[in-house]
Amino acid sequence: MTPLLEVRGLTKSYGRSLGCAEVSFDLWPGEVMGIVGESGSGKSTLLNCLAGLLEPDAGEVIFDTRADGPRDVLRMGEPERRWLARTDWAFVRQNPRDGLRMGVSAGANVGERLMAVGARHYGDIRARATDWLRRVEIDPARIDDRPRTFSGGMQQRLQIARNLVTGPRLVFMDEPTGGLDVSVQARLLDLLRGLVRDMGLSAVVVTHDLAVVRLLAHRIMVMKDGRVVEEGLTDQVLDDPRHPYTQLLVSSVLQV
Ligand SMILES: Nc1ncnc2c1ncn2[C@@H]1O[C@H](COP(=O)(O)OP(=O)(O)OP(=O)(O)O)[C@@H](O)[C@H]1O
Repeated sequence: MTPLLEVRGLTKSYGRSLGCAEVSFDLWPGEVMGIVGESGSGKSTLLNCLAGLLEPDAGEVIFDTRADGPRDVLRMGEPERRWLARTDWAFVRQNPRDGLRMGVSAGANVGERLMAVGARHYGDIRARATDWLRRVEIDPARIDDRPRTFSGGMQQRLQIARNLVTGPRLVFMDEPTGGLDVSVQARLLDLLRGLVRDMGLSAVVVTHDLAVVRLLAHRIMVMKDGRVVEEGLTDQVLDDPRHPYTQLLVSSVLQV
């Protein structure tokens, strides 16, 4: 089996300040990798470099494309990378306002992404949008409403529908439950877990919340000051942390 994503020596600095350094890992099909660490540890820098949103100073991000097999994303042309971003990749942002178009209806938010990959038949697009609203537990009667009339949790679920409707193989998530009430977070995590499992998705999830990785991630990488200090199976790392920084992270949470 070929890894879906092979990351080698990924390094990014902002002038004299280090974003992330020498990050390497493989992500296998169907696997969820959690990236944890405190604020400023380099999680977002890493995620943005992986998703082609930020250009690293060094390293390789090799994605197993459907058409041509493993390709270095960082050396791809912009059109090809944009096509990947619309088809095989998805990016769920912490703030749904950054991942949705607030001025158009819920149905259009989902349908738009289908149209971007060539869907043209209005009836089909609406039917698939309706189906996805149901899958993310939004009443399809709200299909013509704008996301700004939705609660934060509903907006986040809509963002997930918009991202997953095209059947991507790799999903990047940046604090997907951040900023939501605890009970809303729990429901969203449950939904995400079900979707990841049912669709066989691979994902890279950035969070500072160990409960999120405990539920979603098969493996985790712990980052500190831009570097990976510990990596392993989620339960193993959280139950028996080796690095003093991971021990501190785990012990600072009463219950994970
Ligand atoms: N645009 C930027 N310009 C300069 N320095 C930056 C920039 N973005 C990030 N950094 C620095 O890079 C380091 C890593 O930041 P990054 O945002 O990746 O961490 P993070 O773990 O995602 O933090 P948070 O959880 O707060 O988002 C920090 O020292 C930060 O100050």
